[in-house]
Amino acid sequence: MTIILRLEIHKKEITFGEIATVISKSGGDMIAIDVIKEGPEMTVRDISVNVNSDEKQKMIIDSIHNLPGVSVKHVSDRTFLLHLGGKIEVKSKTTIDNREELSQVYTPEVARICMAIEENPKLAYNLTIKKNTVAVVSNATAVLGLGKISPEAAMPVMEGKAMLFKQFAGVDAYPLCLHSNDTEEMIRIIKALSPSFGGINLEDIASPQCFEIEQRLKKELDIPVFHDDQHGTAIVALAGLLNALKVTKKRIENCKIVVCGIGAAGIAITKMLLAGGAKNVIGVDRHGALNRDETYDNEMWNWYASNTNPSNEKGPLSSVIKGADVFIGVSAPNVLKVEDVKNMAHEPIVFALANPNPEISPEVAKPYVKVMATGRSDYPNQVNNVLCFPGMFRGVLDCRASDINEEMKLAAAEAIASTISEEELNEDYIIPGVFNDQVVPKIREAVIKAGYETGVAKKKD
Ligand SMILES: NC(=O)c1ccc[n+]([C@@H]2O[C@H](COP(=O)([O-])OP(=O)(O)OC[C@H]3O[C@@H](n4cnc5c(N)ncnc54)[C@H](O)[C@@H]3O)[C@@H](O)[C@H]2O)c1
Ligand SMILES: O=C(O)C[C@H](O)C(=O)O
Ligand SMILES: [Mg+2]
Repeated sequence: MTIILRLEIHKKEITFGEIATVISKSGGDMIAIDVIKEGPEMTVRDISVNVNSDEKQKMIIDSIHNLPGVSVKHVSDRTFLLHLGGKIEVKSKTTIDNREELSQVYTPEVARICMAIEENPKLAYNLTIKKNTVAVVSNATAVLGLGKISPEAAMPVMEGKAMLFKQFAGVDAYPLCLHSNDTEEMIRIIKALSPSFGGINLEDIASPQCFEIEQRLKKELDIPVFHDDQHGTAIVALAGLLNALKVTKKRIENCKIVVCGIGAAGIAITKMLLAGGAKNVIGVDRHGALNRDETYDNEMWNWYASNTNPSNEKGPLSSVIKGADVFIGVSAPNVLKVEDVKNMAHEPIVFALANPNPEISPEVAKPYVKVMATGRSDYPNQVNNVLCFPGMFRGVLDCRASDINEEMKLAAAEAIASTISEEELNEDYIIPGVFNDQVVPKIREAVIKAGYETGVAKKKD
């Protein structure tokens, strides 16, 4: 993180060099200096400092406090500054400069537009924002790795998602954090909101509630509904795995794949792996491998146990990981031990995707694995759903799809994988970067093609 320290420095008592030395000795990396006020005896400067922990930040401030002739006037955090007033805004496409324009955009003339849509509801796509607008809806019950937080506290994540939609795919996304934990109420609210939107992106809703909400909305709405943490993650994970398997020259159908954390992301990843040809997937949650000798309260886990784990393996992660070719974690930090990695098959693939702290740190695992991926941007191979949702919604909005089906999801995964050529592919580059400008157009094209082939794309031209 970057903090900005506003310092009042009395030049006769201390030099800037002395202050810089103290900052550096306390573990800070000075990246910018701005002069705020300059006088003969006193100067005020804003010093931007990169620090990697709250403890280091405290150490820096404490050590400046101990110096003579300098006082810390203010400490701000660049990330907090970036969030002041929120991160997005609504902008009009035209201005209203005179009475005539006022009567066109608003009453009385706007009534003619209303009546045209009233007579032909499809015109909502031509004459309103529906065509390009997605609702990003959360009830804040599984936010990143933070778990359940308040809907207000989840807004920065949803605003961030809206920024990504706009920047990468030109989609107008609106963050909506709902104060509701009730499945039926959530479904009712989202259905009631749907006329304004061309698609619904569900975000950070805990399992198993997320399954019911998504399934019901998919059935009851005629616009695409996509739970990002399930399907976005699954699509990107499959894309990464397809390329990782090329690096290790293994075939998905011959691999033993252990998925850890059988929640929203873990179940969706497993379904995609099965759709992508995997035959031996074993799911592990807190109590060990999901198997057919148990009956679970969670209906999805009973489905899971019946459709995976062909040898009905039992026991903790440390036992089922033995001989596995692939580990995919969407569970919690530090769940995978280095001993477990050593017990995996030759040239193992480890995707430790828990945010913000992975199941095993890359520093620890890398010596023993062939391909390592995390959900983070500060290591190679970032498997994060941001690679998928902008292109996915660009595609479904452009072909006016009524649904996002399995074929479209598989097509999106293959499209992401295909952005890396055979020559470029290596163990530290299995998945394109977030700023790779081929990703969105490739997903869009693949999703539209699959949408028309499967009859869900409704736009005729
Ligand atoms: N990289 C990405 O793009 C991406 C996308 C989605 C989710 N995630 C991360 O994956 C994690 C799970 O997200 P989710 O939305 O599926 O949450 P979720 O709450 O639906 O599921 C998490 C599952 O992990 C299990 N779990 C927790 N601790 C465990 C442990 N010690 N051992 C085994 N299982 C354990 C829980 O019981 C639960 O079933 C979070 O850290 C989230 O940030 C990453
Ligand atoms: O938001 C992210 O970075 C990924 C994902 O949606 C998550 O919930 O962890
Ligand atoms: Mg999420």
